[in-house]
Amino acid sequence: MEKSNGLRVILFPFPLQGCINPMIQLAKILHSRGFSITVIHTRFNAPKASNHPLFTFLEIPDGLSETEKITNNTKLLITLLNRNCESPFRDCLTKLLQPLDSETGDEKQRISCLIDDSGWMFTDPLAQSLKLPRLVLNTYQVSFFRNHFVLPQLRREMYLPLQDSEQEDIVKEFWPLRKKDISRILDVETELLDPFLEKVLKMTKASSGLIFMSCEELDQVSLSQAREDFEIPIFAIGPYHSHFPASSSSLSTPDETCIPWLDKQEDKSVIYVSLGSIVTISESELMEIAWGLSNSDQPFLLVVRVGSVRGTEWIETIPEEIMERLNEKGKIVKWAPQQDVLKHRAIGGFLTHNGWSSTVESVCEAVPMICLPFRWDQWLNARFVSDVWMVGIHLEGRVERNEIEVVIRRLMLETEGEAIRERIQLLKEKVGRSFEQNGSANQSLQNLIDHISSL
Ligand SMILES: Cc1cn([C@H]2C[C@H](O)[C@@H](COP(=O)(O)OP(=O)(O)O[C@H]3O[C@H](CO)[C@@H](O)[C@H](O)[C@H]3O)O2)c(=O)[nH]c1=O
Ligand SMILES: C[C@@H](CO)CCNc1ncnc2nc[nH]c12
Repeated sequence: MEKSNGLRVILFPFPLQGCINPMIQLAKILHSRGFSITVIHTRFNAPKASNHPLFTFLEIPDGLSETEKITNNTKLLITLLNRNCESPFRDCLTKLLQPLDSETGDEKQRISCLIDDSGWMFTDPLAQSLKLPRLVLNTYQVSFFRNHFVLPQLRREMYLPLQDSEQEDIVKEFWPLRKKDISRILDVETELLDPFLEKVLKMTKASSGLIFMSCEELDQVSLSQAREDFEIPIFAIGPYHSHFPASSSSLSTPDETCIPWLDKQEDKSVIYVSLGSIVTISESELMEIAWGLSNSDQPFLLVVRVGSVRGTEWIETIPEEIMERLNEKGKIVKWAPQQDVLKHRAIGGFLTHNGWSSTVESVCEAVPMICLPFRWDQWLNARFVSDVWMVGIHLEGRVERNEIEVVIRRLMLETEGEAIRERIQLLKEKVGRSFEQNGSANQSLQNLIDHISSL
């Protein structure tokens, strides 16, 4: 670690697992380059301060009721958090910016900027009024962030429901999405976000910089387009997953028995299944996945988060005799040490919802994917995996036991799977080179450090 450069950065993650991990990774990266770190966070989904003894954590109240905390409606959660957190955040930030320590009277370290999530919608005017530069961290694939501002317009213009003949058409405003993907993204829930998008776009353009956990190797076209659209410095510092693992910011405790279980399996034989931290499924979808896995006859490691199967606590609705069958070949856990799992020699495939972190973690470990996206940017990540990089097979929403069984066999046992495995190995190597001395992610990170230091 480099010694302190005398500068402090304030980070304000959005309290969803998929947003906390990248922000904490960014904190670790900046800290390794000499910055002091203060993390302001909500009480809801608070990161574990004890895992990061070198950072300062400040908690603000978020006003969420117990029922709001467990809502499945992420958009509603986003709306509520943005409404409730504005004033506590303002108080916290204002106090931090006072030049003298209120207790000791000592002069405080200079604060160079605020870096917060693109999902916060009140931070830009606040930072401006306090004359504090603000940078935005976005945790999607660059393509999704750049293009998702067109969603309200597509909602107005697209004639839903779609004709069968146009389902597969590529949407030119939102390559490589197909019309059927757009119709899935444009559900009633996302309509709630339409009014916010213009605001997010405007506030991003007004910011001092935009940071992505992606790199030229993964999304070059959108990156250059974004540089034109936003006219602010853009930093694509790469998926830093192998360098600064996200496990320390896990909101749940990983079941470490996964690893000794994997040790007993053959090389590249196990299919790992996880749908991330937000997606919920129905009981019948769980059964289809379980049967599909069991019928494929491949060993499997399945994550079922507590509360993720609607209408039940965990997996108690799976009948006893089926559980016995599942236990012969597989293991079901509530939360996995995902990065260690993906790294394990026994893993041969990842059936994923294609959250951005899961997608890049899989790429970084060269694990081919089966794509089962459910919401928002997952549809785009899945298209990149299946259609652009060609490192996985898309289930096209078919949560059916036969489909799942067949796809697992195609990926794990057939020549189609071998070709996919070769391609993802090449993609992994390409992304890896991005972190070398002259690599794009490495240079972008250096630019970010210089930029923050000059603010
Ligand atoms: C279920 C499970 C998850 N994880 C870790 C792996 C990933 O680093 C992280 C999950 O992040 P993601 O894969 O991005 O997925 P998720 O939590 O759904 O993320 C949300 O936020 C992401 C970033 O904005 C979006 O790309 C997703 O669409 C959105 O759903 O949690 C584990 O380590 N163990 C687990 O068992
Ligand atoms: C108003 C939008 C603009 O990009 C941010 C909300 N952020 C999000 N909205 C929906 N799902 C998400 N999963 C992770 N973050 C998410």
